[in-house]
Amino acid sequence: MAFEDVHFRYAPDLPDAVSHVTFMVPADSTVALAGHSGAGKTTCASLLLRHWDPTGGTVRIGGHPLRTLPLTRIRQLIAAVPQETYLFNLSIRDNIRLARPDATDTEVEDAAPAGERGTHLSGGQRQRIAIARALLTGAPILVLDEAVSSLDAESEAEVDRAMRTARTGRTTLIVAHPPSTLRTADTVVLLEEGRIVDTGPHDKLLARCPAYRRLLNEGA
Ligand SMILES: Nc1ncnc2c1ncn2[C@@H]1O[C@H](COP(=O)(O)OP(=O)(O)OP(=O)(O)O)[C@@H](O)[C@H]1O
Repeated sequence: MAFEDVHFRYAPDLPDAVSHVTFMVPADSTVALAGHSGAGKTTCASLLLRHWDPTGGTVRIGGHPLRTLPLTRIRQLIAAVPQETYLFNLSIRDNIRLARPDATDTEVEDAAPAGERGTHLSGGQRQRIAIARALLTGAPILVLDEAVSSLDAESEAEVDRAMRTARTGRTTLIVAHPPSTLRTADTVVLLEEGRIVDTGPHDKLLARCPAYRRLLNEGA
């Protein structure tokens, strides 16, 4: 999956929300988008999901420009884990099964990170249901919009575990709110005001990029 000199503005009279954005996510690897609020992370994820088409440049999946793929095909290829998970007044099993109504019980259980019961679910449990839904679709590409709401350490560890399992064998783009997932990504793309400031593994950016260090210090 690749972004090639992508530009996007939400309206003709607004400035570019992202500009000159170029990066690639090799198959089975994880790229995390980092940056302050408003830097353009969510916009990039939305362009990948084809909620909008770029104003300029090209987003590709498997070499194909996104705009040449039918939306139904894009939905088969990409599963999104949103920040907010909408749950229906159904069992956890049926809430997960909404992602693919013909799934067997075994498939639902395989996708489910754990089998808690109860109607009052914590933020972490809701996120794990969202991850299970994404897994059940069988899509090879994941877009994870990391939840901003703070979780206790135990829930965060469980969500991290579920995310890591989900990412195994999949190509993943994370909208990262620092710092937890940035360390686990293969590559971090640091955005500022819609432009890429630097791209590289977390450790390398930490060593060479003052803007990245500032972002992490603020998030700590
Ligand atoms: N629907 C919209 N209409 C107009 N402008 C928008 C819209 N969504 C985002 N923007 C603008 O686009 C720019 C990039 O926003 P974006 O949401 O991609 O940032 P972000 O890095 O995801 O921020 P956050 O961490 O707060 O989610 C910002 O200037 C924002 O105000």
